[in-house]
Amino acid sequence: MSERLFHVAAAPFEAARRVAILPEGHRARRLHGHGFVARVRAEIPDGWAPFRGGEGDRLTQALGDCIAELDYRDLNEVLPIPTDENLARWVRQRLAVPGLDSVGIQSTPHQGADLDGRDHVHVWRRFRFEAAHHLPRVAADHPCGRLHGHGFEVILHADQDLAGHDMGPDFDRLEALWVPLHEALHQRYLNEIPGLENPTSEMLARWLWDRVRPELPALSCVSVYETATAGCHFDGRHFRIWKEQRFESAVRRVHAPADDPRHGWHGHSYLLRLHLTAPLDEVHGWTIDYGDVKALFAPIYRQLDHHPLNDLPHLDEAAPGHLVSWLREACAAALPQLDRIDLYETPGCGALLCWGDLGPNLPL
Ligand SMILES: Nc1nc2c(c(=O)[nH]1)N=C([C@H](O)[C@H](O)COP(=O)(O)OP(=O)(O)OP(=O)(O)O)CN2
Repeated sequence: MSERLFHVAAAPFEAARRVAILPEGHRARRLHGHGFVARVRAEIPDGWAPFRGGEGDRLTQALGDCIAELDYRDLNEVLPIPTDENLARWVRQRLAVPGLDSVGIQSTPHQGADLDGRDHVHVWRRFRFEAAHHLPRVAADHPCGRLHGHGFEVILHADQDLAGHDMGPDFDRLEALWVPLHEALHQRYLNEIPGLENPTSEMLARWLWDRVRPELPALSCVSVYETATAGCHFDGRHFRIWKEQRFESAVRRVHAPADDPRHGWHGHSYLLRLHLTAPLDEVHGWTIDYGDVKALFAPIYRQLDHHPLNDLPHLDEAAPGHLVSWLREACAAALPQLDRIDLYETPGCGALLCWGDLGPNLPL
């Protein structure tokens, strides 16, 4: 599959709204407020940014300028039916960015909608449960073989062609489908639940898919966060895991004008998310052990963390769009299943390199 490089940006805004098209008695028909986040993904052509390596900064600036009109506003004064989908349309129509791929609105940390250029919406909602488990098929010295527990998070993703409608799959429908699943999983010992005798993230994602999909044909993916840094997507056919790492590094934009502070050394707390697609290992009930991903990535991590990134070998510009390509190359031998890399310099702002299925985004 061919490689695609996206720049991504996010910008928060605080606003109030009423959503009058919801059924009589729905709480969101009343005036209420949210801390929204708008986020965009674009394939930026060469030459759009004022200098090489400035693509992400220019995208972030353009998004911030666009949503400034929504900040501290009554959204119904701006558009009559301010659903997340219509807000995404509003941003999309006004954002003068070439190569725009998707525009999303996250109305709370737990729900949002991403819209592509063909009026196709991807709606997601995140849930949480607390449970214990152990993995009975791992090696005797593996920590996950011991009884332990997690605050698991689950995202249900649903897709729909909007065809001009104000709303896609209803968040309330996702919530209603979650209620019995929460009841089955919350404060339980997962290994005792039929079908979850080997409760890896992969098995859990598939178990959830098998229960939700018959009730919701629009379901496109189930994501399970086993820890804050690792999880698994299942779309009915393929498993894809992710593992996150954070590193603290210095950087300079060597192509920025000499009087621009970004030309000199500055720094970020980076978030890196590695996505790997692999067939299920039927013995372990997982694809690749998250711990193995971390261990195999460790020699590369050591070159990044607490270092100046511009000093990495064969890297003349250390902006996210360049670093993701460097990372692909650096990981190729150790992690051949890797097919997407997300790299954020600041929350929601960075670059994404993908050479497999794009798959769903994760919330900020
Ligand atoms: N592909 C899978 N790999 C692993 C699973 C799994 O379900 N699927 N499960 C585990 C363990 O249950 C473990 O609790 C979680 O793994 P890990 O990310 O390694 O946890 P850490 O606490 O070590 O995370 P760090 O943030 O890296 O410290 C293992 N693998």
